[in-house]
Amino acid sequence: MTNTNFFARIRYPFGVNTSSPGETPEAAPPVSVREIFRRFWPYLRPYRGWLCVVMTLILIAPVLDAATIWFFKILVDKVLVPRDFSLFFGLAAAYVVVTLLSGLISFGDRYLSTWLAERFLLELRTDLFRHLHELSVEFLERRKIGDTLSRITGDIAAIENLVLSGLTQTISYAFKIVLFTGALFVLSWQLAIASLVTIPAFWLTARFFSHRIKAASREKRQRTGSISSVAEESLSNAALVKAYGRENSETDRLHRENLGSFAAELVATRLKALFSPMIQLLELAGVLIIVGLGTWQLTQNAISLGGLLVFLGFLSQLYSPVRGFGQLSNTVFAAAASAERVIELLDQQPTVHDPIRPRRLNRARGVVAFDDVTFRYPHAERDVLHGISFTAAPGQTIALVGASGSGKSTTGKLLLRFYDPDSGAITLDGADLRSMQQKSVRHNVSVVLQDVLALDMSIRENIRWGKPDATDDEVVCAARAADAHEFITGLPDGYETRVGPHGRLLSGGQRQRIAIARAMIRDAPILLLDEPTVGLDAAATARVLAPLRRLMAGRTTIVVSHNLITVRDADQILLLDHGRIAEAGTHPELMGRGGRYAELYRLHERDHAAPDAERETA
Ligand SMILES: Nc1ncnc2c1ncn2[C@@H]1O[C@H](COP(=O)(O)OP(=O)(O)OP(=O)(O)O)[C@@H](O)[C@H]1O
Repeated sequence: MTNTNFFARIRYPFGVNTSSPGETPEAAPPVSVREIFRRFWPYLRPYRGWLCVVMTLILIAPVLDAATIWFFKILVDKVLVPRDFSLFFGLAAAYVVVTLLSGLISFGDRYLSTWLAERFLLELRTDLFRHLHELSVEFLERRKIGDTLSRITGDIAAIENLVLSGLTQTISYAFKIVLFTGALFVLSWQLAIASLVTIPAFWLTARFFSHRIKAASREKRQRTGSISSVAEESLSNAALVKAYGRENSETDRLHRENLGSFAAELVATRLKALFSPMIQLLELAGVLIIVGLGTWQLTQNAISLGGLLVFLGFLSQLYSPVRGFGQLSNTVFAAAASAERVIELLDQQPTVHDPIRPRRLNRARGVVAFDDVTFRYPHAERDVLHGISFTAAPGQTIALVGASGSGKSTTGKLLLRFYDPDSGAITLDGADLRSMQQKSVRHNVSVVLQDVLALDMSIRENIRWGKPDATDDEVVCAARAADAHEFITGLPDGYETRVGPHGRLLSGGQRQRIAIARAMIRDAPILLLDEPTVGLDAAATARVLAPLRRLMAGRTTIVVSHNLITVRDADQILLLDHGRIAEAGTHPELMGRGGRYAELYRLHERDHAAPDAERETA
């Protein structure tokens, strides 16, 4: 039980065990910081000019800080100690001017830095999203969607920390170290050398912690992806979870993943929390050494009181960037863990490519042919289609029937060129799909799938999705042809009604008619129907069949169906069996042959007598 683990961890919050419960998504391959810069610098290149401005502001700021501290020396040595007012007003004016300038510079720096960071995030995220859509459907379907989402959101933000904030901070820290070390040497070279004694200790401490923090950060990022995966999967299947009473086990699953993140976060926090006081201790040691030596120098008149105070001021300014460098390496490593995960996605290549000079097709006539097509899914062990051949003339309907898993939907996916066949060819109007631009192939095909896809937008927008430049009249026309106009106008907001996520605010039949309207408006010469009536009851099936017929009229249609009765008018029926065409012909031919099809049809006729009767009247 997960709680045992949980309490074990709560009881031993300072334990060193980093192994965590739950299953982490696979770790991305490690990438060097140099590689990360090589990969992500191009997103900043267009803003080089602005980046230079930010750098300049970042360099001016410490100079102003140094000036303010120097004014303090003058204040102590020339005003306070001699009790002389003559320089006071000039100094006060200088303080005000420098403070105003600092404020302006800090404003400009913060605003510009944020603008650059946000532009970087915007462009990288959009690019990654575009890239994901270019990848094969299969790649996305195989991945945990929640993990992919966390890469698009959190991981990309962490890269910005490295590539932009990390870069500007490194330059700022390096400049401050040079500037303040120089100032220390100007004030007293002996004290300066003494104060640098603690620097190697700083460096070693930072190194010790940074590797460990990197490992903990990587684990945490993976765990975050894993939490999103479980939450997304579980909540998107809420109906299934409820129906099977699995709420508790699903909550346990999320809890387990969260424990993993909990443990990883504790390890990272423990390391960071130890790092800070250690550094503070080193800082204190440095200051005490200087106060001791400085007091001795005061007695020798080797330094003025103002000089010593300002020396301590510069020293505190020096420790801050050195300390920053130590923490920066932690930020760098934490961000590297995220960059690895994003680069892994960016490096994925689509399995289906356009050729170098693709053929573009405006409107196909609609001759679809499969010629001896054999296909195996990537990573699968067996072929799912063997030697499939058929030809559909323009306007003809080809029905694919057969047992579940026989390869019907796969045939449709090949027609949409989601995959390429391993041997044989699929042609459209005589041209091999592989020689054509993928977009123009898909532009010629309308699809209505069993799992009706609806986006969480208005009905009007859902229909228009098929043809983005369609007018309102065209939308209404398509809805009428799909027998959807009546129910749409009956809804309180009519065409503006939002359909909810996955169209769940509509019934299955209504969703299907919206999908038909969307295919109507697209008006492609080829139509792919994958189980368009599955899950609908007899009455809903009957209501959908009439608009479907209108949609099919004049288009080459490939229809996949388990329901043999709905496809008996097809010009050719192909009965698939384990990826092979077992029987082919028209309904009367196949019935006359008395084979498997005839047997299956009779079984269906008995089971579907009622819907069939309704279909006749539809
Ligand atoms: N992405 C995939 N990766 C690997 N194998 C797959 C993939 N999709 C489907 N398959 C396998 O390919 C075979 C054919 O699947 P397909 O979906 O084409 O069958 P189908 O005839 O449409 O089945 P159904 O009628 O149940 O929808 C099945 O054995 C299935 O397990």
